[in-house]
Amino acid sequence: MHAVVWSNNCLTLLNQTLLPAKVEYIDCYDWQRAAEAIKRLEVRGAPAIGAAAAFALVLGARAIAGLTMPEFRQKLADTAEALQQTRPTAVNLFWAINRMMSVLQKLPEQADTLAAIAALEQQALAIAQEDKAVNEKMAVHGAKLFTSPVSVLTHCNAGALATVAIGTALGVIHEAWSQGNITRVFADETRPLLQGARLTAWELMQAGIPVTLITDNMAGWVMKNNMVQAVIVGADRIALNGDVANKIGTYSVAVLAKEHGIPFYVAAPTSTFDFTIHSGADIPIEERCATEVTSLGGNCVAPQGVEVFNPAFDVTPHPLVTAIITEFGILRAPYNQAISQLSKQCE
Ligand SMILES: CSC[C@H]1O[C@H](OP(=O)(O)O)[C@H](O)[C@@H]1O
Repeated sequence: MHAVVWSNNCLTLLNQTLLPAKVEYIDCYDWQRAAEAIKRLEVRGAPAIGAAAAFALVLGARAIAGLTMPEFRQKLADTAEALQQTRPTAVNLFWAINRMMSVLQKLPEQADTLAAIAALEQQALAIAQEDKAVNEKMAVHGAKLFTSPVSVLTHCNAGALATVAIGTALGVIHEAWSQGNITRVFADETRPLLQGARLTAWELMQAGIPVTLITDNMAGWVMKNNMVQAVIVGADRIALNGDVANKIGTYSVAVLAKEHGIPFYVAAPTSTFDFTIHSGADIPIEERCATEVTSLGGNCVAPQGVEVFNPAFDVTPHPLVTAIITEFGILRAPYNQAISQLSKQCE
């Protein structure tokens, strides 16, 4: 089961809005359909939407092969801009698009559109392949944090459905479970879109990893009763000081973990770090439509016309973050220094 697949010039996306009831795929033959899928969270998760946007640009490039190179460059820049408007918080989207567009700058002067399309496709495939390798490295590094059998809590979905391969936080869980050091996962349902209930619980059951589903407001009581000994989550954007943007509700979990003396781990590849912003105050927080809160499975759960605040993410201040797991290893405070060093490793 893969969230994002490129084959025969078609971007195939597992439609995550239908899970777990239905396993259906969307075949995208143009960039516009891929953009819609990102907006609708048919494909979601920071690394997954980065990869999807990269292949969407390949689709866009293939559609304009007949233009002159100057027209091709301009039209593709317009497509890149449109893709950047789909979702504002996960920096992987922008990282992937920028990496794709940098291909055009490196083309030889005499390159034609066919050469450009081939180079773009290679770059998108490289982004996807690297995410697979990065997931595996993070899993190995992260598992070292678990040296005896524990239960962990996770929030939202940072698994195979959020990436190109095994996941970030769930990749670490898979590895630590295989070593006998994570014995159960408590998955927050993660209102309003229930990525935890619909996706994480589904992924872990598919993998045979014991999972207990809880509502978000149970996390504190689960910690109070020592039912979990650690928290591990993914991320959508990490600032230079270590502030972490992730699914709404993550901040609350981090505060609860601090209160209960439980380590709060974040698993994120370097493509989720924004080396251009100093703190979480600079991270744009996506706000989504009211119906995501006022309805559940198509049923109205709030009075018609009620005012709604629906931020899709929040920011966990770095003092609440015990460690950040990357493909280069484990980062610990002081994060400014650790992340500055990380940025050098990425160069
Ligand atoms: C491995 S990144 C997963 C990250 O993305 C999710 O957000 P969304 O489902 O809205 O794309 C959530 O914040 C996860 O932690």
